[in-house]
Amino acid sequence: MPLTLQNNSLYFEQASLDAIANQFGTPAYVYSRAALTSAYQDYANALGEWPGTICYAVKANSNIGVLNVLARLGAGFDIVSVGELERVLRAGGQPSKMVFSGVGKTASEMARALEVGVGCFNVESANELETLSQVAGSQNKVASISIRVNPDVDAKTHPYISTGLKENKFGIDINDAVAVYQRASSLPGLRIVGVDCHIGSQLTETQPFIDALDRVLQLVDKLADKGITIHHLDLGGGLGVTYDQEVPPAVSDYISAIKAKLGDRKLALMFEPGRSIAANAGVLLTRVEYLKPTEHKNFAIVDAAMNDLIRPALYQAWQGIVPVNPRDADSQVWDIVGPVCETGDFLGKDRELAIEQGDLLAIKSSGAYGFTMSSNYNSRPRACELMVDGDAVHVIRKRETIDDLVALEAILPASE
Ligand SMILES: Cc1ncc(COP(=O)(O)O)c(C=O)c1O
Ligand SMILES: N[C@@H](CCCC[NH3+])C(=O)O
Repeated sequence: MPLTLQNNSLYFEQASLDAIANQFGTPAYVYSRAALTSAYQDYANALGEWPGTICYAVKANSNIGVLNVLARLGAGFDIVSVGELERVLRAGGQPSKMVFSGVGKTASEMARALEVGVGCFNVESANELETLSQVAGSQNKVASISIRVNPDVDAKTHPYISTGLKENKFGIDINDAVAVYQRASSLPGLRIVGVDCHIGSQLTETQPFIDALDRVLQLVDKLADKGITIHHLDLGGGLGVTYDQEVPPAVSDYISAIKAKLGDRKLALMFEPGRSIAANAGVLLTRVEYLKPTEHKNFAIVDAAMNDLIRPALYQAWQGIVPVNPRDADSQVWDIVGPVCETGDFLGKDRELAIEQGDLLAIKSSGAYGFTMSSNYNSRPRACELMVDGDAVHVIRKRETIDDLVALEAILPASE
């Protein structure tokens, strides 16, 4: 059955989710090519003729099937490790459209990125600058760089996913940035091309982005006074999605506000959206294993757990949970919990649902920071990942087996 997009949230046709669960088992991540495409196109259309690149943040969902869909649309990619770099290459992404972010790039990661021709390094410390210069020198290459500045702006989001405050580890204090740029311009093997700034994730207001941009533009002017020319601004990712009642700005409004602020300045624009492209393009399908009503609480124990989707446990994040085949019966309040041996193993609390043992549930908005943050905790094999493309369903990652779980491990030889 085809998929439909409604109100910025993805609703899979119930019949198709039912069939998918029966065919492929649960837990299963199910993504929609149509939804990914539409979310990416929102950005590409909003950027329009303005020079720049939409660099999808690979960390949100790094499945190479997902990356390939975006690469075919012309996306660039924001990577934070050589693992992400290799995934993008295998998915057919262009190295020149990659930006390499992250506070801890190793020399060998830099070397590989230079070897393949990554478009820009977003440098996050003065130390890193020196290492990059040495690595580039040793390869007779020139690394294009932006300095990631920390503008000390409150993104008004969860403290664990706020990155643009002084107390966060990310970027270089914007007040120190001129000196670091001057150092960069004196080092061999580096070419200054941009300024980078990413203030946090799941932002639901435009103003913090604009406040950060204000500070970045002041920096661009100060750099111009010192003879340092900036060609592009990388404004990071961070635009939020609707999980519950939040109403984040539309992509087109957000980008229009940025263009308006830039006015006549001839600066190319890069964006690094992750969540706003992938989150609402996916659901996590899970089946109710057992119902355990108690005097204090009703627990619905499902076959997905915090190892599959850690956002509720880690950030107290709320994601919609809906029955795939709604029942015409009285609802009760349930905590939806997994089989993992942790009290924090919950996917949703206090959800009013009419459910029975064996029912199929869909956890909405799971396309971003779902599978990528999953683990094998409690020796649970990871879920499969499926992509719906029109009427077809493709397995884009097989369900792990117990053999996969133990494949990398070894026991000691017998000692005499
Ligand atoms: C440097 C950088 N760029 C892009 C992103 C993607 O953010 P989001 O998924 O909120 O768009 C992140 C994550 O917060 C990030 O740290
Ligand atoms: N993992 C976070 C977002 C972190 C963004 C990465 N800097 C989440 O699920 O909301």
